[in-house]
Amino acid sequence: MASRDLNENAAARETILALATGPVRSAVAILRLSGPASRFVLETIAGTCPDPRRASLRHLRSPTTNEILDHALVFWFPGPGSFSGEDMAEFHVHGGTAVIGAVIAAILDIPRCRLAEPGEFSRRAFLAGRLDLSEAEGIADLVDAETELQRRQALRQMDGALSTAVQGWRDRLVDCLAEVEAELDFSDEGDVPDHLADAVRPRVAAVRCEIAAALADGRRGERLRQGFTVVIAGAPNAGKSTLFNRLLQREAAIVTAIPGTTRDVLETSLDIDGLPVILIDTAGLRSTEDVVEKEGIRRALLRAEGADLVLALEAFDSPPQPSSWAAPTLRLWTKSDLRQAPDAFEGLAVSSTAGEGIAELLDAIADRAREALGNGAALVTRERHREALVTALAALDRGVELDKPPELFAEDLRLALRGLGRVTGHVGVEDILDRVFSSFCIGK
Ligand SMILES: Nc1nc2c(ncn2[C@@H]2O[C@H](COP(=O)(O)OP(=O)(O)OP(=O)(O)O)[C@@H](O)[C@H]2O)c(=O)[nH]1
Ligand SMILES: [K+]
Ligand SMILES: [Mg+2]
Repeated sequence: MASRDLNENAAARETILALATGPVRSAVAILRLSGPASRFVLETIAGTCPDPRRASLRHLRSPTTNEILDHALVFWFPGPGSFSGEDMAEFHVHGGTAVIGAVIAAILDIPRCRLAEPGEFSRRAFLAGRLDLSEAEGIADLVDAETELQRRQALRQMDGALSTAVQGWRDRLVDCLAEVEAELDFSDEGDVPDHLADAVRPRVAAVRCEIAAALADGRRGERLRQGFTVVIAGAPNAGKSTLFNRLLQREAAIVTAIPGTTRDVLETSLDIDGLPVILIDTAGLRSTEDVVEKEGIRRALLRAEGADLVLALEAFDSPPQPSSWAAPTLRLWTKSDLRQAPDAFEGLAVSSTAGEGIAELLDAIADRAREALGNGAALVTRERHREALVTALAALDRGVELDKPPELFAEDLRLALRGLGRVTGHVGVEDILDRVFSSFCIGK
């Protein structure tokens, strides 16, 4: 892929530095550099520049005081074969805060070195043509992945699953466009052979069908990135917080025998069979004059409305609740150790204290989450992709209309190509780069 000539050359001349590992005390921390001064930084801090891509053990020194700062493994990754396409360096230092601070300060003392913005290494890799936009997003998702299925989906995207599909559609539409344009060039106005559009139209329709199929995925890719939200709702003392704690296997929420204990919305993520589930405990629902509790109830209802699944809890000792929710609902009869569910009860009986029904509940949540999130094989994983593909699809829909004059047909094909190009960042990227890369973590 050719490098992209955007107005980012000035920024590219600076050398950027970031702590690539987490900002916590650890055995080893990795400092990452990209830019033209990388080699000079290595020579200044580590004495000499090591062989390309080989680990070398060096004493790192402060260039101002010559004091030894750490013993570290250093790497030299010359461009253009590096991750970012620029010269790069890495320092694998001991992961103490003071060590990291001292080495960063020493590097920042060197002219034209500065701390990196979030996603700036990937942004430079994109601008150098080392990866396309959807592949870069795959990297960000891989770093953010918390469950097995999120990892699988991110890896597929980083490896170019979406890019390859989009590139295939682009190539076929470019061929179609070339044929239409060639005919237009060689014919007088009004004298374009009808057979041309007839020959090309079915091929365009086939691409159109494949894009429509990729979009008709129940938004599984986007939802897998975001997680499946499960809201625990019900009357005060129905046992919501006790169930929340039981599912999380820790005492995350306060439980007491006093109705109205929970006021805030408590939210934690849970990994069920590789599926990312966001479990939410809420305030018990009842009419009250207490302003704090009222606000808690308002938030509870709001979260339940937007949930992927509501667990509607009922207990023998709690007042009955509205039986219909806007979101899909699973009714739970709680405290089954104290009193069995009535025969007419349609739902699952659970006891958070005795453990009855908990495994079945987890299975039921997993089934619904799997249905909603898929298995990590969706192509479209972001609203950004969807918008671009919908634009392309709309243009193709117009294009394949019968009796369309070839000039207009060609224009629709061009619009569709633009839409596809936005997915991979081949066209019209200036306005989306900040939006895409600012959500990345520092050091990527
Ligand atoms: N025996 C038994 N007691 C339970 C069970 N679940 C909850 N309880 C008890 O019921 C009472 C209320 O439990 P909570 O979990 O605080 O109920 P809640 O729905 O979160 O209540 P609020 O936050 O006030 O709305 C506590 O005394 C719990 O110990 C259960 O499965 N079995
Ligand atoms: K309670
Ligand atoms: Mg509670």
